[in-house]
Amino acid sequence: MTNTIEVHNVTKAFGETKAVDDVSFNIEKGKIFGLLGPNGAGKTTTIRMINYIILPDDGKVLINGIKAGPQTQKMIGYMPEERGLYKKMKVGEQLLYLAQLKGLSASDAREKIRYWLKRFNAYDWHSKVVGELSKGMSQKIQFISTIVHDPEIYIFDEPFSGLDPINSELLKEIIIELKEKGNTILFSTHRMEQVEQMCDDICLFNNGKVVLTGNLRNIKKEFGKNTVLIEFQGDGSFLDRLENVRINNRSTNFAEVRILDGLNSQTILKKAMEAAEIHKFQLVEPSLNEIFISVVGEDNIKKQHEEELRA
Ligand SMILES: Nc1ncnc2c1ncn2[C@@H]1O[C@H](COP(=O)(O)OP(=O)(O)OP(=O)(O)O)[C@@H](O)[C@H]1O
Repeated sequence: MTNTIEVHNVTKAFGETKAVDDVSFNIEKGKIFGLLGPNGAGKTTTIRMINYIILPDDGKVLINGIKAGPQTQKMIGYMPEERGLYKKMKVGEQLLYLAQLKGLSASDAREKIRYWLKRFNAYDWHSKVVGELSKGMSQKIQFISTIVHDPEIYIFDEPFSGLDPINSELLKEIIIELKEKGNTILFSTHRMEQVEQMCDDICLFNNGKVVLTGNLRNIKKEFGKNTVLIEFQGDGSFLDRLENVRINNRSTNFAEVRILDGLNSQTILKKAMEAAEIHKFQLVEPSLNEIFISVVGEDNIKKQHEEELRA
């Protein structure tokens, strides 16, 4: 297996804040890799180090085996979290300018820009001034400017933020197409459903550290079938009386119930049947959302406990 990106024991502090603390993970060639974690967990700082925007205090980043530097920047199409388009320029002019900066000839650039603007249903915006675009519209233009030169590695920091469901779907489709062409993709997000649908591998950050990393399917398997999906009609108050569970995604006639220590799913079924008409009762692997909440939650409890012991 070839690794396109390798992050080895990377650490970065800003004053007293250890933004990234001894982080290591590998991204295999041709995979979609999701970087997850709560706000302030260290995702953007890590992405910036991979892109050689900031340097690690310790550790190293390798891109195709080469230490991150000006040379590796050229291999990567990078969409930063802070979007940076020139507000006064027209969309077409701007894309042409950025594509040429990345080494495309004017005619290649024009052809690719035309293709991508059409793909994003944005062809009409060619002569619009960037400053007049909505947030989602400029997000699409920024995305085009990131991918227009066909790099082999793509890094998108929060690519779905600000996009409506239709455009999110379109972006998802395009990212999957980039992977199918053999490219490697890293993106950060808070949107668990996107990760579940797209990623081969993930890395979950919390407090600057990696708390979970690996193949998404394997991670879910390891967590086991410990979650019950219940669809019911009638009185849902039986859910409040269940012990040793955590209830996620509860609504009038649906609940996702995570079984904690010792409880048997049959006990839940019995209590549910006594109270309501059951339309569906299914034991499943936990959703990524559930994994996120439990791993981050437990890690934070552990950290709090360690801090209390130190105090
Ligand atoms: N330039 C900086 N100067 C000082 N502190 C910084 C700087 N950049 C990041 N930090 C701090 O480092 C920590 C990690 O921030 P980072 O932006 O990497 O998190 P994140 O996981 O990307 O968060 P979010 O999901 O909110 O984008 C935070 O505590 C943040 O305040």
